Amino acid sequence: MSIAKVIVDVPSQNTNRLFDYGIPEKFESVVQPGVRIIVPFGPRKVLGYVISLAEYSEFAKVRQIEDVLDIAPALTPELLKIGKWLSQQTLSFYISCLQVMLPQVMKASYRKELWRLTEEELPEELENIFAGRGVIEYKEFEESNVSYHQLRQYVEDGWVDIHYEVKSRETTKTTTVVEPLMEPMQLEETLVDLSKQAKKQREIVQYFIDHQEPVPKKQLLSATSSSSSSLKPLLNQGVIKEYKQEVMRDPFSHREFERTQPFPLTDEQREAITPILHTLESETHDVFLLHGVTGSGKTEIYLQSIQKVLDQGKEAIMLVPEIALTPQMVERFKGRFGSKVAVLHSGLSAGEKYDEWRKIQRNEVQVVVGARSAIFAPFTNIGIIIIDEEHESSYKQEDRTRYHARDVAVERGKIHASPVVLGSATPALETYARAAKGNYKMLTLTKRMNNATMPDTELVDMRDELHQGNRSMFSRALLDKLRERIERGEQSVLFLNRRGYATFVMCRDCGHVKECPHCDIALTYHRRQERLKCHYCSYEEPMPHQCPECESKTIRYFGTGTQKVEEVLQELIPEARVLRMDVDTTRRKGAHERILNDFGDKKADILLGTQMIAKGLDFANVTLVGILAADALLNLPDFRAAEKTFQLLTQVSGRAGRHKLAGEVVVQTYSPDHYSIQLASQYDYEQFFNEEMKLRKAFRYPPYYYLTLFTISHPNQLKVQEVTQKIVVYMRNKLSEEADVLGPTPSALTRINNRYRYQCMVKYKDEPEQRKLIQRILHYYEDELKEENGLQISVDFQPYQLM
Ligand SMILES: Nc1ncnc2c1ncn2[C@@H]1O[C@H](COP(=O)(O)OP(=O)(O)OP(=O)(O)O)[C@@H](O)[C@H]1O
Ligand SMILES: [Zn+2]
Ligand SMILES: [Zn+2]
Repeated sequence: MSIAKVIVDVPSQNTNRLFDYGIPEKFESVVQPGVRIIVPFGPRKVLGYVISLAEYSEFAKVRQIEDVLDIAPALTPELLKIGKWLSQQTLSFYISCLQVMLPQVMKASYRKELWRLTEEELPEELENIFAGRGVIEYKEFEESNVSYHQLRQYVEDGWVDIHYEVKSRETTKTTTVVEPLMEPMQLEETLVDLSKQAKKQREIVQYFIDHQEPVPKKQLLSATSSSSSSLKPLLNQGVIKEYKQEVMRDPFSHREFERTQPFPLTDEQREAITPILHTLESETHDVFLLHGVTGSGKTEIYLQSIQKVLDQGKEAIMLVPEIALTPQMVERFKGRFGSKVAVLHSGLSAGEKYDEWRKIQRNEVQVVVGARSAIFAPFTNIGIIIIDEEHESSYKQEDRTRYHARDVAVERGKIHASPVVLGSATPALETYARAAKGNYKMLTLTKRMNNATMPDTELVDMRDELHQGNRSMFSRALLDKLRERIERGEQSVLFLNRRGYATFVMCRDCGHVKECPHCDIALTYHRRQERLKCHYCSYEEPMPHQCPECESKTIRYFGTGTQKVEEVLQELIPEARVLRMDVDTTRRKGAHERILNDFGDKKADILLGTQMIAKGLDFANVTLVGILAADALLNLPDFRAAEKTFQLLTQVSGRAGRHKLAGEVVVQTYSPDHYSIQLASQYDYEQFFNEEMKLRKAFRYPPYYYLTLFTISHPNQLKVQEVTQKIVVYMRNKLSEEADVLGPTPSALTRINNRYRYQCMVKYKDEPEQRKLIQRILHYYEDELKEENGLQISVDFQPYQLM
């Protein structure tokens, strides 16, 4: 009897290992590494992943696999390997690392169905269960005599497929298709026989003389401007037939993508792409940093590198930050590679994501464009992995499995012997430092396309504005320039940084700020409902009319939201047509795209938005970018605050003057002398790098030192302090002299959801024993960690969020 080595879905320290299970004979041909199964575990039944197979078990008694969920493995052998690596890197449970690589649908509870994929008569034993139906419950198959082995063959041969039914019909969709049953010659004869009055029928027949392929009914009816009733007689006469077919939900199917051709590269671009093409030819792994100013044609280099990979018969992963995954961005890839492209981003429904993932798994596409989790695309022959805007912190997952997509990319690149390209105008300091040292190969683009120059930047000191009597959030310079654009028929982009921006309620008399009673954080004012809400624990209360401290009636909303800016802007420039893009206006599906299309069609003079508009926008008519409060980020409790500010200012400025018209940028700030604001306005990345590196060195931060952040939480504050103290002492004793162990410190968000949070930060250069030590700590607290609402210890290697 053979044995499956299984990881079970019980995330805990002592189940974080392989368990042996026997494989019942009926499952023998389908149980293979990467397949998900159901196994008995204690008194329960749990999900498990088959990791490997063995002839024998060391254990006298093994329990049997109860059920098999996948006919084709959910995870490839390579991804199983990556999962293992990931769990070692992040000290997460193996099971969590396997789960993180799969679409949500495959983790949720679901019902399984078998779907008929063809109208043809199925092989007899299958047809016996289907009995003419298109969809049956998977159970019906399990109750039949058809073996798993046979079913797998039928799936491979394309007769049927297995579907996961999540919340009604989320996962799959069908459409009615019409197909001619006759050859063109016969159709011609039919046409002759049809009466002249049957105009619509004639048109339909003519349509199929011209097109022999099956066509969606809707499309046919609209092409021939006819209705279902005209199809009927033709169906009855056996001229055509109609049937239901599964459609992959293609979220961009309603769009026609104009196919684009590769541009002849500029000299600079050619010089940059050549080393990439060389590694592709020699099929070797290498990591490149493509450092190119905004608008320098990095994307074209990605496109042409991917083309080369496709020519080699291989596959490409293209990562783009979630907020840059705009329709405009997708269009550039779909435009070049058409239906070879799958797109994965959070705007898709669970079912849509699953469909896109399936296209990858079935080898129906060769390119995936997606946000962070697309790094786990189940391709088997990866030729290149590209990460655009590689400095973006959204590439780091912040909960559970705290992985960085960049690290996974490099690991997969090694396994597939293929290059990894990291692109950015403002690389992360870590990345640039590695390239400067020669660990990564540096490729540089210094010029903008179309001979465009970087826009001129004017820094406006908002303190001066105030002293001159301007109390509005718009400086006079910015207003003048906005009016100027409207007169000239040009467009402007206004950027308001919401992250770290004040949106709280404050009493003007006594300075009291309304805070969440559970989280020690200012409540956020929501205008529409006139309520205050906590963004951490979802606590809310009505907006107070007087200050709870001093009873003054001057308590009011401080800070500025995009909505407020829009109102003020309309007052100051009534003739301006303003489009607002923020979480509120883009909640509805497709809204994002509509706003951008409207702006592209010049239906507005000003696009006002948050982070969402910082990236990827490429509009020829935009000649002015205004940044309303450049310093909002500078004040976050984060050692990367200056770096983030520099990156954001550069990105936002990069939206102006990308084509023929020259661009201009106005930056409003209360700290115009800060080096990150100064150097961003001069587009001097290298100088910024040098300045920032000095500080990082002095304060022992990355990239000079690595960080490990422990966050310990518990409802009892004393308990948290005590545990954190113990961890600090333990690490201090065990690590080398070179390491700094800081703490215990209350986290910046000291209380979330009635749990106190303390942290311990380790700064180190090289501590090979560190992971082992941490594992020991986690083992030590094992029992307490298991308790619900008890102790929690999270460990973040290379943390990005320090709150
Ligand atoms: N070789 C080329 N010849 C002509 N036009 C080009 C060429 N390469 C790129 N372009 C065009 O130049 C513009 C800017 O290029 P692209 O958007 O690729 O730059 P980027 O470096 O990716 O910019 P960003 O980082 O700001 O998003 C685009 O409109 C693109 O189509
Ligand atoms: Zn007050
Ligand atoms: Zn709260």
